[in-house]
Amino acid sequence: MSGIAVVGGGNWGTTFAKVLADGGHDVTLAVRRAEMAEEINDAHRNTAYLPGINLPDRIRATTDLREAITDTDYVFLSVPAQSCRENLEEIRPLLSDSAAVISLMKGVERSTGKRMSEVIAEVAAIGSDRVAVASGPNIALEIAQGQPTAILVASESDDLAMRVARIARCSYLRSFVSNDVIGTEFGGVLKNLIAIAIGIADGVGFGENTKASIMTRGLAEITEFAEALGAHRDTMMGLAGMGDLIATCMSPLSRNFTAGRLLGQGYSYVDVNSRMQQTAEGLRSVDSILEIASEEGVPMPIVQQIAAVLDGRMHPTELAPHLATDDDENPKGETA
Ligand SMILES: NC(=O)C1=CN([C@@H]2O[C@H](COP(=O)(O)OP(=O)(O)OC[C@H]3O[C@@H](n4cnc5c(N)ncnc54)[C@H](O)[C@@H]3O)[C@@H](O)[C@H]2O)C=CC1
Ligand SMILES: O=C(CO)COP(=O)(O)O
Repeated sequence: MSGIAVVGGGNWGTTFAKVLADGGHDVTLAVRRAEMAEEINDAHRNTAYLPGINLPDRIRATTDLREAITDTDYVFLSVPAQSCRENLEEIRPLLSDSAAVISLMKGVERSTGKRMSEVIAEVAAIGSDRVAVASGPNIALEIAQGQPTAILVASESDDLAMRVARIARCSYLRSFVSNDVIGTEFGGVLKNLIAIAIGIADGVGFGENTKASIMTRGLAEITEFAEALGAHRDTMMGLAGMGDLIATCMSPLSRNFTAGRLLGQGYSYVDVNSRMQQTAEGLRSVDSILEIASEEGVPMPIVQQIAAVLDGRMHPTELAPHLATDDDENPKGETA
């Protein structure tokens, strides 16, 4: 048995399939639309998501999940987090007894607050030794263009993390390994929220001081949250935390930043949703993260203000979460 499948032919799924193929592997890419499969197989392009990018011949697209998953060792999942469960329900009966499932997603499930690796283990009914996650500063289009970057692969199984990292690398993507699954996943989920705040600040017309202070306080806020949930601090200071925070907050290609900018420009949440053609996971994660934070007693002033802007309780120009403190005489969390 051998083989690698990527499920989800959007921005990241297609780019990740390219990384795997450029690393010397044959990859089956499971997509939903027949015309997309045809374009990928015949013209080696996915113009809807990666305009101007030539895809390697080693990627074969199919709309048939059975063809993609059967007898496959590694199944990489790159669909919107809210559709992870339904996709997995279709995948589960097709999985071989030893296949590993690797999440490329950066969201939590709204209805349960679960991380994607938890949803995978539950729905696919597989042990944590067959589940991995991969996350880092990975703006898809830049990687598809061959611009160099790195990613963190995490699994409770060192062996699986190493195997996935060896597969998921090529001349422009270096993979590092970790066993901090919680930190690697929450890094990706939480940086999206800070990127929305930076987008709001940008849309309003605030300059670099505002954005730098929100990013810095944002890193402290999401690190405290992630640590309370069991993440290692080092992970949050590394590629999957600070690295991804910087990439997402600074890139105009980021969908979360873009969604925030539209909010800052005065569009309502409903308008922003209808304008976004692609997945901005942060918009769907805000409520779940605040719920978990409240259960854990972790203060999240930035995320709270994003929620207030999203539901119209706060005007974007009032966004100044880094100024919010319960006790102005004793601001917590700063040494300077
Ligand atoms: N685009 C990027 O730069 C990166 C994205 N990610 C993460 O990867 C995941 C996927 O993101 P993208 O590929 O960028 O999203 P996208 O919006 O570009 O594509 C999503 C894909 O999932 C498919 N899909 C399957 N089932 C679906 C359903 N029930 N509803 C809607 N779509 C469904 C769509 O057809 C589409 O091909 C997200 O969790 C995102 O945070 C992670 C790293 C980088
Ligand atoms: O996760 C990403 C970069 O690492 C992509 O960010 P967006 O989903 O905001 O585009």
